[in-house]
Amino acid sequence: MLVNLGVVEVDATEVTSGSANSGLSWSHIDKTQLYTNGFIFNENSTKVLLGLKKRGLGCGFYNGFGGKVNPGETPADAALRELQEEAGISSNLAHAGTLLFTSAADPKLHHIEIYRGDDWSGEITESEEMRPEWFRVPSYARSGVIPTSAIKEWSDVPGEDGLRTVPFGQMWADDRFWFHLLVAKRPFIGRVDFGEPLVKGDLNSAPLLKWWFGEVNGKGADG
Ligand SMILES: Nc1[nH]c(=O)nc2c1ncn2[C@H]1C[C@H](O)[C@@H](COP(=O)(O)OP(=O)(O)OP(=O)(O)O)O1
Repeated sequence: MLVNLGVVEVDATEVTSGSANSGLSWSHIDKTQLYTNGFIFNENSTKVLLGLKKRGLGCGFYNGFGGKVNPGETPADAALRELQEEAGISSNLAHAGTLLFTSAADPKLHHIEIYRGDDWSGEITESEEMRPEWFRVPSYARSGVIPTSAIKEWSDVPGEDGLRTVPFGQMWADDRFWFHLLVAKRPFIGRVDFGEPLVKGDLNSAPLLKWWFGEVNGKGADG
């Protein structure tokens, strides 16, 4: 199906969508900032490396490693640079998905290109910005099925391996909608508009106003 995400029309199959108010349209934006976000998996995607963000926007949230794309860089270059700067490692990153994100507190479009790596070299190292930590990928995420209630129930329970499962309660609120697609290497695209923060000045408390996430039709994650 063709879907209009406000700034782009995409051919994708809906995975999830919703709106705080059924009449709501995508918020208008006229500036775009390009970002990357990179997630490292072990063999078989049973574990994922996330970082606890120690400062700035998203402080206190777990996330992939990433940041702004500098002038003259491709998103793939930036994803690798940020992984090296924030976690001390390199990886053969493959493009996995695209996330468009707006926030009432910051009227520009955050366009995030998302990458995954299935290997890494170097020593995983804490940086000024991120504290890296491995999490167990829940089996339902590997199967590509996403029962949202299960995510809420299971997200913070440690497994037999001593690892916590992916902590959706401590991540950006939309990540639970697309994470299983990242795990299953199913290319995805989506948009989320966040409202005014519930706690003044704390962007982490902003509620989801409207979202749409889908699987891109007809193209593999690596091609
Ligand atoms: N997984 C994610 N889900 C989400 O909804 N928004 C995310 C996200 N990861 C990052 N963002 C948003 C937060 C912020 O607006 C923007 C970039 O956040 P980052 O922490 O990646 O970059 P920084 O602002 O630290 O950039 P640098 O200073 O270049 O490192 O994208």
